[in-house]
Amino acid sequence: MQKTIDGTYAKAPSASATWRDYYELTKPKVIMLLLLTALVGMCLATDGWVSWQILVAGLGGIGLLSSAAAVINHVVDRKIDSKMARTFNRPVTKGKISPKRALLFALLLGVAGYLCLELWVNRLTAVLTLLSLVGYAVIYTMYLKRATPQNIVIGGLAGAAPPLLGWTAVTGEIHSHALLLVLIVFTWTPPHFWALAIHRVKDYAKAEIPMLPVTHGVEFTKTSVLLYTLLLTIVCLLPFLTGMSGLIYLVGASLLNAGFMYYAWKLKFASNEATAMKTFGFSIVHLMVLFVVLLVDHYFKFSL
Ligand code: HEM
Ligand SMILES: CC(C)=CCC/C(C)=C/CC/C(C)=C/COP(=O)(O)OP(=O)(O)O
Repeated sequence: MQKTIDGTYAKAPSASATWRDYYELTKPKVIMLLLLTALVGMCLATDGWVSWQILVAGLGGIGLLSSAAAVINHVVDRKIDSKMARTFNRPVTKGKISPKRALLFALLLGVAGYLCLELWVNRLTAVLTLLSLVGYAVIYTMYLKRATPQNIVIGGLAGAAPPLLGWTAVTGEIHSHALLLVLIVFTWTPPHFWALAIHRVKDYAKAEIPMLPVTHGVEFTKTSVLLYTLLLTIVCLLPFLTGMSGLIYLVGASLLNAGFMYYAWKLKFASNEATAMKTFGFSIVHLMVLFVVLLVDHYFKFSL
């Protein structure tokens, strides 16, 4: 890779796009985890089984609209992505897919997703999912990301919405237990992202994005990661304290939070080169396993 005079990475001769490039635009791994949280929202909304129609159309619609949001993010961010080593190789940034084609792709995904939810699920879920798309693709990406180091705290609400979207897909109503699941993902997002941002602080500074470690320094960000992880540990007790989840959840969540606190503590007080990325990696395992444990607890708590 070669750097150009304005600090961006040089474009390779633009090869033609493959389906893999379009797939990459949808941020598939992130969407998979989002869909897991939506699935858990669906399952916890009822004591019975979720109908196949709601499961398929609900997850399909939420997945398509989230993917559309991710594609728009690639188009809007193509200039800043070209300045960062982690992102310079993305299909729109590299010129493999033109912004126009990518936006058309996003439109197709978005319309298909909205119709899925509107026709086969319910209007509340369709509207809330569309609002989440606007929250991420417009409010976070176009405005907050460039405006304030609190960008990911506020913008995190869009990424935290899927458990609620799953819940409303099944019941057509907003329930306080669903909001509790949203609160968990919302509190998890800052330590998830800031751990990565600490590792990538130079990239973000070069791209002039006001992420917390750029504006307030790495030490302040490490303290923020530790405090948010502590807050997450407390928030994760709420499903048990409110009677939404049982002992399986309490034990699983406590172990996971002990692991996250270990990494956050190490990051603040005994970190080496690798600690920030290990903390980031653990955050993903933490959320994934936490939601699986919520599910296991839901189906087995009655037989205990
Ligand atoms: C505003 C909120 C969020 C921000 C700013 C954020 C930021 C990021 C960034 C910058 C990456 C690195 C991607 C890369 O390596 O190219 C990442 C990875 C990831 N994020 Fe987040 N994230 C947010 C919310 C979420 C949510 C809500 C979920 C799921 C529930 C999630 C799941 C993941 C996963 C699974 C990865 C790993 C992707 C991979 O390895 O390709 N993130 N996140
Ligand atoms: C409809 C709905 C639920 C929408 C939510 C969509 C969504 C994909 C949320 C995930 C958040 C995320 C990956 C943020 C990173 O963006 P970034 O631009 O900071 O990271 P990047 O530099 O890797 O692009």
